[in-house]
Amino acid sequence: MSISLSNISKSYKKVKAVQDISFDVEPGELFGLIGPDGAGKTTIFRILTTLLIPDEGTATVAGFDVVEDYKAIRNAVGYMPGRFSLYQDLTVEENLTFFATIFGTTIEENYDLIEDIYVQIEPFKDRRAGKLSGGMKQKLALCCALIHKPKVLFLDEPTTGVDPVSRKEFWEMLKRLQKKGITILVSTPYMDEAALCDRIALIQDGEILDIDTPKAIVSKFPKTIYNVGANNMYKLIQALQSYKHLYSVFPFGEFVHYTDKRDSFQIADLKSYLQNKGLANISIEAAQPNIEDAFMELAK
Ligand SMILES: Nc1ncnc2c1ncn2[C@@H]1O[C@H](COP(=O)(O)OP(=O)(O)OP(=O)(O)O)[C@@H](O)[C@H]1O
Repeated sequence: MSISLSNISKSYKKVKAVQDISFDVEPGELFGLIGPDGAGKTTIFRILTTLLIPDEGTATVAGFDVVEDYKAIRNAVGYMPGRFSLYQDLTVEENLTFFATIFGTTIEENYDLIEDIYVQIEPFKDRRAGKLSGGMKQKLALCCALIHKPKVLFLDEPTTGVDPVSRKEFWEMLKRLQKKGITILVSTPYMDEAALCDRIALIQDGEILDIDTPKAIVSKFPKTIYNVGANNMYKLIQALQSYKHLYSVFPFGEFVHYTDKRDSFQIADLKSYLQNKGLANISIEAAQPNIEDAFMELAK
């Protein structure tokens, strides 16, 4: 296994940040940690990158124990923390040279690994990191995390606050790095990105809700989902919340996702109920569940 956690727990005084977590990541896998703010994702990254010592349990990365072999792990992994790790007053090139130097290597030695990414920021190599756009900072931070050719790459919310085009490009880069044999553990709050991972762990309040392929997680969703729309979103949600057959409702873009308690659900019944509540332009259609639906169901 490239990454293995066995019954890991960590508390900050009274806050149980991570509780009895176990999972394995296979060599070459792109594995996602999916969960809301405060779920414990950063704590897991910090334990695996040897910056925090767990209270209980054991973990290994690239075959090394996170406590006993911390020095070996630091050479074997790349870590892109959630908040940018760059030196804002150093230029693009200076940042990269700095990270290469502390790992005893040079930009030239491992250039093949970062080339695809670096060519996109090379025109700005004399610009200070603090003056780069969000997408460019993220590419530079990725180059810095890769410059010593790590076996395992840890990316904590790498696309938070990045525009949709750069997000898409970033995931294409991750897929290319994966093809080069690098194992990747990535966290994201974006459910569309979760679907791009080989497997994901859904995390809430420091506990794992489920671990599986995105497809399998979605296929376990127990209900039929309906996309419901109407002329007034706020009133629509209120009306659905007071419907006696409601199982779940939550906003989803311009619609709400609704599930019903009954097996014998009829669209026409719900439509007339909503009309009686004064709503108009009502649309109700069966829809495919997605990872967000699965998460909400498991988090109940
Ligand atoms: N240094 C700390 N001292 C006290 N509590 C902490 C500390 N770091 C994290 N926590 C708490 O531990 C819990 C897990 O935090 P963690 O940062 O691991 O979650 P996260 O999923 O990465 O969320 P975020 O995206 O907000 O960082 C939260 O309740 C958080 O408030």
